[in-house]
Amino acid sequence: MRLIETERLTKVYQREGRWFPSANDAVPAVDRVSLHVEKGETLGLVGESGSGKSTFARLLLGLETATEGRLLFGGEDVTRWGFKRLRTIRSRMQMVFQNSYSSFDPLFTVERIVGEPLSNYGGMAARKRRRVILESLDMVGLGAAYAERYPHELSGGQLQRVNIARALVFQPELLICDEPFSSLDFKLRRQILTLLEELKIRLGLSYLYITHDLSSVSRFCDRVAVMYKGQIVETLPAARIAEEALHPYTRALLDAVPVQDPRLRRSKTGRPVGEPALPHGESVIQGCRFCSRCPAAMPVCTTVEPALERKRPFHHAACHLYANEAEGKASQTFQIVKE
Ligand SMILES: Nc1ncnc2c1ncn2[C@@H]1O[C@H](COP(=O)(O)OP(=O)(O)OP(=O)(O)O)[C@@H](O)[C@H]1O
Repeated sequence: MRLIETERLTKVYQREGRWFPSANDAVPAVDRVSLHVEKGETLGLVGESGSGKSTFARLLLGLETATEGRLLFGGEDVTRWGFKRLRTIRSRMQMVFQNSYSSFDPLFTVERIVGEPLSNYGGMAARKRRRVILESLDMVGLGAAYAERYPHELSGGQLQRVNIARALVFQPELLICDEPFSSLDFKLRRQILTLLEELKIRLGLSYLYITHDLSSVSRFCDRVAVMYKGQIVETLPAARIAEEALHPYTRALLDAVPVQDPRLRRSKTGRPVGEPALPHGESVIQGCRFCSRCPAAMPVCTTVEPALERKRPFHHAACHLYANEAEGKASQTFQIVKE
């Protein structure tokens, strides 16, 4: 069952500060994205900074209004719901924020921080509220003693547990985790990942896990969607990303992963992310958005935008290199890239 689904969801921002805005001032932060999260699934959303991941998350939470497209929650179209009505579903999906330190008021106790979403919604008796807060803290491995503490008395890992407890007070179905480990070291990342895995089983949660960190994706996610310049360029089972990723952008992201995780061997695109492939790094206004950086770009890539198409079972990619892949006929360029 699909918990949440988007159909060609689009968010266009207008660049500010121009006297005479032109079409070039429109920034399509999220561009015709069709994605879904199944109940009980962990979907990883990866891409470089600025690719549109956080904007997509804000659209799901109703914190941004879509320019075009549809958003469905539990099969119901909620795209044009007003603020008040959206509150009813917002409690069913919660966000775990990027940076623990900056997202807490240093003058608030842990109890107040965790209970803040309940205060915003109101209507819960003080005794019940305290019970819910203590239960949430218990679920993330923090005992009642932590309720009276202040953020500066907690370690980075404990702060991130508080962050997760705060997201759990409404017993959500979907947790959107936006770079939940960016401020943590390797050991703490593993601990928090393990906690999220346990909570998923215990509470039947689904996750949208947003990250730059591809090494955690294959371990934690069921499926991964790769985003580039507002568009989804590839989706595939997360466990197979290192071996089976087709899109040159995904391969370039894999190239950039530190090799401490042996499952993520380096691919052979031979070109680091960010290095333009075409002579002057000119940007492409039509065709494939990755074309100017792609080591395997073909003439067609500069003129025709590739559609996100099924290439293998449970594997979709938006790339002309694999135009024949679905029929089992690998193109010539495909063979070159795979050598
Ligand atoms: N409020 C806004 N007004 C104008 N442009 C915006 C706004 N928010 C985001 N953008 C632009 O939209 C694009 C996508 O930004 P977004 O923050 O969603 O990317 P991201 O992939 O989440 O990046 P990061 O990983 O660094 O958080 C960027 O070009 C950004 O500058």
